[in-house]
Amino acid sequence: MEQKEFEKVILVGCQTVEDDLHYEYSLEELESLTETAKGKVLATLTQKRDRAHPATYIGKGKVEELQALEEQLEADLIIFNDELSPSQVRNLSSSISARIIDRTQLILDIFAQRARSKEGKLQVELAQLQYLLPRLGGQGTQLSRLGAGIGTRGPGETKLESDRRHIRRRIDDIKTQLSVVVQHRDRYRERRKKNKTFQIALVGYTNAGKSTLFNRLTEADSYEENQLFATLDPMTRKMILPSGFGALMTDTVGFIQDLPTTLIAAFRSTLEEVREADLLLHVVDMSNADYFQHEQTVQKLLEDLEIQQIPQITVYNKRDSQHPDFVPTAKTETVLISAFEEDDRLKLKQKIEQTVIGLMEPYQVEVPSTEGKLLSQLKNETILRELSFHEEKQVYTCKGYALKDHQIYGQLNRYTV
Ligand SMILES: Nc1nc2c(ncn2[C@@H]2O[C@H](COP(=O)(O)OP(=O)(O)OP(=O)(O)O)[C@@H](O)[C@H]2O)c(=O)[nH]1
Ligand SMILES: [Mg+2]
Repeated sequence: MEQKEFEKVILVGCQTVEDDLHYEYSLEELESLTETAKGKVLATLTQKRDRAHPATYIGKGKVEELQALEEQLEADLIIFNDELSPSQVRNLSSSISARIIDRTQLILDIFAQRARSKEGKLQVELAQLQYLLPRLGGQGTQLSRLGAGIGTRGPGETKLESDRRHIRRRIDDIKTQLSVVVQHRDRYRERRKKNKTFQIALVGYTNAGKSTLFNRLTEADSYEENQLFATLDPMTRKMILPSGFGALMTDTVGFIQDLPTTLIAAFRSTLEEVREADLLLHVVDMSNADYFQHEQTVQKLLEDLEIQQIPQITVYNKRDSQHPDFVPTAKTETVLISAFEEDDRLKLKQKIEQTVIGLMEPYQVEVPSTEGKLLSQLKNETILRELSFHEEKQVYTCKGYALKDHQIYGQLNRYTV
């Protein structure tokens, strides 16, 4: 394994909300994010204020405390729990010598490390450039307000202007490339829609166990790790239900609270795939103390994406280490499992099958034994419940359920009894 130095980090938070618990969880999450980015948290500095200090985020006294702590711990990096304005970064930099980044930059950094598809990579770069543009040279806001007036001109500024032009060009370039990638994907999606394969999407908060389930349900090898945002690009594989019915399952990027706005825009299209799903499996980590908030965050995002009308099963995962305060509250169909347990995965598949049947029409047909292809299609493309052979008539009597808008449903008409 590659040797990687851990950066020494101090976290800084400003509690502006009354809700202590929510604040505490957001700091815990910042710590997990930091670890995911290979940082080691040495200390956390926090301050209660009505609102963040406009010039330095935390008050003057706290900045001094941070300075002392930085020296004492020899920190490499200070990570702030909220997005900092360009001027806050500038002011803080004058008294702090360690590098300063905010929550947004941290998330962008993790996304940059993890994006694998061409589209994912382009989207992350776009988000990074959009974040960077107003912060270039540390005085972006001032410059854009004043224009290139007296006192702002000089060799440095010229360089800055050309950097800006360069970044804007790159942004346009990425947008063009993205539109091509999206067209490709749309065409692929159209094709898949024509084939009318039943589609199931795994959605949920980051680290809920989506990829673990995806791997174990589809026997594929998606990237599964105890790190946040292990998956950034949707992956799709075939899954077989107990009856033999084949569906496509898609693994998606994890959701998170307070996702930076630049990233929401960028990753919306990654979740476009989810729109096409016939069924959503919402995976919730029931071992996490903040599971309820996570569940709400995901529901909210599903609403934003206007896909909350798609049938849903809430899959409470990590039953093996369930949190003592956990109570299932989802209004959808619910199942409690551990992704590691084979019996539980079977229970989940049965639940999925039940739900799929609920979306189907029952059928009863008599198929001549010569129709081998149709018979195997019935097994894979419908949910076949009963199959019996008649010696005299040389037909199979088949009972089951089929999706009305699937091709196979039309083919059954000829044999209906
Ligand atoms: N104890 C326990 N851990 C689990 C279970 N399922 C998954 N995990 C662990 O949870 C961690 C996260 O799993 P992933 O499958 O990567 O989670 P994810 O939802 O895909 O995360 P992102 O891709 O970041 O959104 C891994 O360390 C898994 O081994 C479970 O049933 N029980
Ligand atoms: Mg994943």
